[in-house]
Amino acid sequence: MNVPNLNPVLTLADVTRVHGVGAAQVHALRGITFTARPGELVAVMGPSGSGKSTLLHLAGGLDKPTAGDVIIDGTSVVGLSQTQRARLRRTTVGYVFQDFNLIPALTAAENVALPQELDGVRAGVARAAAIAALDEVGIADLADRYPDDMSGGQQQRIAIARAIVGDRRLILADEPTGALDTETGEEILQLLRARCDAGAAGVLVTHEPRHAAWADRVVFLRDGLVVDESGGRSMQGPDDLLSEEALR
Ligand SMILES: Nc1ncnc2c1ncn2[C@@H]1O[C@H](COP(=O)(O)OP(=O)(O)OP(=O)(O)O)[C@@H](O)[C@H]1O
Repeated sequence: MNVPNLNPVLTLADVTRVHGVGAAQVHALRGITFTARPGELVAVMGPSGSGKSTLLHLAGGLDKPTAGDVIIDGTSVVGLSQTQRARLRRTTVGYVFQDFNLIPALTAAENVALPQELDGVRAGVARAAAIAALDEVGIADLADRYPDDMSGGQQQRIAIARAIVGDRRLILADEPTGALDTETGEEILQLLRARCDAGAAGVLVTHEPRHAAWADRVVFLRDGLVVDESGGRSMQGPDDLLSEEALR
């Protein structure tokens, strides 16, 4: 996709994140700069321990940088209180995790409506938005079913509906296809892609080059640094970085 030069929904500006203190310090990110613009899906790849999850946590406002700035939808997270960050997350950021993270005691629609209701949206309005989101991912007919009575692919569709409900502009996905078979995994990536094509910015952490091929760009991390960037859908990264072995 040809992504127009719009203001980024997400910017990490020269971000460093150090975990731990003293001798136990780990430099998870060492001054990286990263953006995701509306309409753009950016894949993040790299070996275990390279800083991918740390990047995603910062991108979602779950964590703050040790140095540098993280700007989500025009707001710098550095100066925000925990409550303000939580609100920014609920209104702007949607997460999709490998293990779905659904609440088993709630139906599909209730799972999707929950973030809106936590934000004070009236139940009827939140349900209508939830049904619309479930419709977008193709399972509106399963709205009143419980996650345990659904397939893995259907459960991940609920998680995607929950991530996009209320028109959230930044979608963060951490190995969202890990628990799914190949075909179902591709369907999930197609949904993420469609949401980005509709104007959201997406960040996809993945070990699979064939999944990264859905992205507009691929950013390769190693030891907390961006070591390479390449086009996704016509991806031609360095062979050593793309080999399955190097990425695990
Ligand atoms: N809370 C923490 N406390 C201390 N060190 C941490 C913490 N979180 C991450 N790290 C360290 O920071 C580095 C980057 O970790 P991170 O989880 O971001 O990597 P990753 O690329 O997501 O790895 P994986 O693919 O295995 O999930 C690693 O060396 C890790 O051990």
